[in-house]
Amino acid sequence: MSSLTEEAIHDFLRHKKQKDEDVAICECKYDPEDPESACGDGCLNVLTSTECTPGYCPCGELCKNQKFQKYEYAKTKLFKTDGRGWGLLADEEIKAGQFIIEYCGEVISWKEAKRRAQAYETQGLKDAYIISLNAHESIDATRKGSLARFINHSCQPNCETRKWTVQGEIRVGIFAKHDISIGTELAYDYNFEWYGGAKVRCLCGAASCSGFLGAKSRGFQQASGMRLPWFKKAFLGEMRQEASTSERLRRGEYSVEKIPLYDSAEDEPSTQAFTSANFSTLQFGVENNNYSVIMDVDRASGHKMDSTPMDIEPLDSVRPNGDARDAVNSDIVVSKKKLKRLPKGKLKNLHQKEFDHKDAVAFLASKEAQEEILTFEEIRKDASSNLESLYDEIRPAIEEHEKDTQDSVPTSVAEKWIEASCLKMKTEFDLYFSVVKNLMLTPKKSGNIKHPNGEPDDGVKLLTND
Ligand SMILES: C[S@@+](CC[C@H](N)C(=O)[O-])C[C@H]1O[C@@H](n2cnc3c(N)ncnc32)[C@H](O)[C@@H]1O
Repeated sequence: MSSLTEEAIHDFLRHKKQKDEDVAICECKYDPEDPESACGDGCLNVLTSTECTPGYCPCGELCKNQKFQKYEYAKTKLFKTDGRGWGLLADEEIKAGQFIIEYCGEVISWKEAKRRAQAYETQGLKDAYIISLNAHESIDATRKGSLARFINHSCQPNCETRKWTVQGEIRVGIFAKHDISIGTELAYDYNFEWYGGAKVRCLCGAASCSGFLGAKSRGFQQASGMRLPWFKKAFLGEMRQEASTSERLRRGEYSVEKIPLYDSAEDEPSTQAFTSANFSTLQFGVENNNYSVIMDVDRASGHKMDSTPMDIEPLDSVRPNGDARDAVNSDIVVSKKKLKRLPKGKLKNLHQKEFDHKDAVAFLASKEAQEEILTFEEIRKDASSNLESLYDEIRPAIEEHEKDTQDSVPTSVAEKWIEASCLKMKTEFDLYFSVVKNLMLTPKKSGNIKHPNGEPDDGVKLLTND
């Protein structure tokens, strides 16, 4: 029996090619009297956040639902903010709901994202460009990316991220939450999306500012070990009257003294990838906001920069062919953390050590017992990955409500989560029960326990006492 390894899942996600029968074809029919008829708001694909596939859409060239694929970005411009490094602003009037730009970057596994985030921090890169893509993958725009990487966070944003399916792949776009006038800075809420750790004080200036960047993201929670969504706590036996973020802020739990911080205001342009003030950053993107060259020219002198720590490569143009999805061949390990209650009610994150059942079963009991354990192990893995996918699916619902209470999440979502969590726990129980049962049934080598025949069968292994 072959087990589905995490590498295999990652490989599958990387190389997933859309089959003909999987292409979503809408029922739009172009009517010259009504331009909206060619895949406007009523298009079945638009309604399900799926782009039409060229060559399949009944509206052909007139299809309006290929914005990611045709780079139909809004006009934007880079500018230097006060204290938050570079930012991106609207260079034209933008309508509510309008697609502004795709968040491009290298698609990497969650585990690799975690590794890179730590590495970048060690290297002294103060701006973080990793956002979450799905339960298993993240997008890293540190070295390769589009202008979207320069969009700053705001707790009261005028933009939001939305996930669209484009030729079978999930892609992240920045969309206007409401009308945005020319010259206004673009910003979205990094919560849920961002992997920048727990160290950046938010300078967005909004009245409702949560204090830190990405305070609700998994990255933040893992780095700080502070908060888990109610549904996770519920199933870890942690459900209790939890203080809200603002209460915690008031109590000083996010206080500067307790968390090592830096301000993006302290950014040294020379340590920034692509963000040096002297870079000709405004020269590109005039037409479609795509990078066309690696920017390494000093704008003032026109000379090549001497010390460019990293070159940012253009990405928009390569992504559809798959190059941009050059995921690092790491395992997909969606963080497996266990909460441990510490004195004074604090929570501590502990890495849950993966028990290698393959090794364990090798010296356990009979072949049947080994197979039984491996079967349960596979079922458990499926349930676990199902739960992680569900987390990704329901995240927008939670984000929408932006609260951390059970009431804020629709019942249907809560029920789904409960069902998947129970299923996962059941599969864990079955697995561990099987391990214990088979352990107990395996005769011991030393002591008085003897095999019924006096000598062990070939198929039966003996446990040692050492
Ligand atoms: C995706 S980058 C945005 C572009 C960045 N300003 C630059 O110059 O490249 C995210 C980084 O910008 C800074 N940043 C974004 N929003 C911020 C905010 N509201 N307050 C403080 N720093 C912010 C942080 O350093 C963060 O790691």
